[in-house]
Amino acid sequence: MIGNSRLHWGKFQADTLVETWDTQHLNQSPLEMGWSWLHQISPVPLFIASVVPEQMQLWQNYPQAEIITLELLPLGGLYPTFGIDRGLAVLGAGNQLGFPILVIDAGTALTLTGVNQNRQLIGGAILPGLGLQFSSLSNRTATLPQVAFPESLPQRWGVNTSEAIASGIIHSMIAGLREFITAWCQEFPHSKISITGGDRIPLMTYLNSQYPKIAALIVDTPEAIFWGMSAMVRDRNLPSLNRVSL
Ligand SMILES: Nc1ncnc2c1ncn2[C@@H]1O[C@H](COP(=O)(O)OP(=O)(O)OP(=O)(O)O)[C@@H](O)[C@H]1O
Ligand SMILES: CC(C)(CO)[C@@H](O)C(=O)NCCC(=O)O
Ligand SMILES: [K+]
Repeated sequence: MIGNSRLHWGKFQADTLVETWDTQHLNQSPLEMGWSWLHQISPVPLFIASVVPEQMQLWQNYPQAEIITLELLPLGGLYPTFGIDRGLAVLGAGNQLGFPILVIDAGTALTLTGVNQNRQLIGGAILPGLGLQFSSLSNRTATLPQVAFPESLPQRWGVNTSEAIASGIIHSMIAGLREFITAWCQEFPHSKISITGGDRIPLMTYLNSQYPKIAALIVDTPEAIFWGMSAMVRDRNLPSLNRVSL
């Protein structure tokens, strides 16, 4: 999975996900980097989904790379610019936990994505992720410093700049999530809710402290996107999968 901050890898043996890891974005194509050995030694199928077109371009000539596109997802009601990472995560988490489902992806951008029992997209929301909120404040103001994520929920009323920044971002983030989750549960009372993405652990720590009942509804699904890939690959008709062509 090519995300906005980095690449997320999953290794499958048959249908089983055996290992996951993350690497930086590439600045050359894998062939230029001498990665043809990877294919020669082990010509395993490589499935790629991307929300970063330039990064996808680099894989254009990689043998056996197959692109996962929106049309291949067994979900209804998707709009043309819908993010493939959101689709895979909601498919994977739904397959594992059941539909309806609401997925929170705490990545560079934080997304909420809700799908009903008929696997139709109800809709969602996109906002700057935790890391991006912190970095944009420090990058776009003269004096605000870069603040690291606090280990525990910051006090609401900060008494220095770092505390005030952490409070503002984190308390409004979790209050907002609570609102979205509550609204979703009113419409889909028996829905599963899951969380994935690089910032899910600090986010769950904060939610647990402030809103334990809400936090208790949320299942940790760090591998949701890979479950989605495997569900899609398992169900796919081979000929319908697009070979890489950009
Ligand atoms: N080693 C790491 N490198 C980069 N980000 C990390 C790392 N560990 C945790 N993170 C956190 O992960 C967040 C990014 O999440 P993730 O990696 O899921 O995003 P992404 O690559 O943009 O994926 P997506 O585009 O699918 O959201 C950052 O805000 C950062 O705080
Ligand atoms: C929102 C992100 C950046 C989250 O990774 C990605 O899913 C994306 O680029 N989506 C396209 C816009 C949309 O999903 O409506
Ligand atoms: K973008």
